[in-house]
Amino acid sequence: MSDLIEVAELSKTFRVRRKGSGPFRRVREEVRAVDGISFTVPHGEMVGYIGPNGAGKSTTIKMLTGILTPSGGRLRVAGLDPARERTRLVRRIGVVFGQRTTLWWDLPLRDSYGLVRRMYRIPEARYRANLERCVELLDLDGLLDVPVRQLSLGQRMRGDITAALLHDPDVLYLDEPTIGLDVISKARVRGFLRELNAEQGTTVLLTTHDLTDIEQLCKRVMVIDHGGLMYDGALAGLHEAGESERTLVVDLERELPPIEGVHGARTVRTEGPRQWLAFPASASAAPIVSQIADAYPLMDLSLREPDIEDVIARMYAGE
Ligand SMILES: Nc1ncnc2c1ncn2[C@@H]1O[C@H](COP(=O)(O)OP(=O)(O)OP(=O)(O)O)[C@@H](O)[C@H]1O
Repeated sequence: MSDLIEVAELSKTFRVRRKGSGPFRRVREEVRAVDGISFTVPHGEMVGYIGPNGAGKSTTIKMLTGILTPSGGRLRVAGLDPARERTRLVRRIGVVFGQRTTLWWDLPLRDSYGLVRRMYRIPEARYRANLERCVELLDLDGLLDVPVRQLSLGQRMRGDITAALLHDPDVLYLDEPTIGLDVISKARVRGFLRELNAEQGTTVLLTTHDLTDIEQLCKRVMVIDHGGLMYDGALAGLHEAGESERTLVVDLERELPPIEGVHGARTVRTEGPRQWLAFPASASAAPIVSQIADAYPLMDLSLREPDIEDVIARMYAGE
């Protein structure tokens, strides 16, 4: 079976007019929002799509959903050309935007879902089964008769996710699905997505600034910046790409000057008898520990693994 999403040399250029100085007060400029990216996503994969603000994430998603027409390259979702075959495509995809709702503000959830059912012509039995499953797993019981505007952000988000899934899409695009949610709501949404993917095989493309979403949901991550793909691979491999570091936290018997002369590590912080030594994530901690133990009065130690946020910051800094 071919891949569900196929993207080759995809680009999108916006022509914008900006205020200039001098005699030509308005200058025309081209913004290459997406600049020749290629990737494929097989059926059933959960992929994180991350990058800093303005990197080109939303523009990519808009092209994948057929809202924007690409300036160049090739694009297929479920074998369809999104911009040309948008009406057929909407039956195959679900979209959730964390920042705005696709539900009707003044209607109770139940009525919104009824409208979705009619719009997509979802057979009654399938609609009921899907709604029941979402209500149970997303804990929406008791909320179906509440108007959307009265729901909390977390409840509304769960309501939006349900609306996007009633027609059994092959692929779900999630744009910041946990933004602004409290810890419990985040955990519930993540748990639900994991289950959806495992049980229904729904392919998920997830855009987020919350890297815990990625860590908990996606084995594969794509990093975009300035319209180009900087990284596409296993989450674990990001650490190497960002040359990440582990940190050894060392408690000495007493306060001492920064530890020196340890081969392969450097002291990055001291606070009383506690010192922090950084070393490459690919290296073993054992020789570093034994060097310190030989030369210093060691009381205790612990090891901190690199933080993915750190890793990505390093990738951006290293451009
Ligand atoms: N309709 C538009 N007209 C002109 N420029 C645009 C338009 N949409 C996006 N851009 C520009 O294209 C670039 C990529 O924007 P995009 O919204 O895809 O980034 P993003 O990665 O989604 O950012 P964020 O995380 O802030 O949502 C930015 O420089 C943005 O200003």
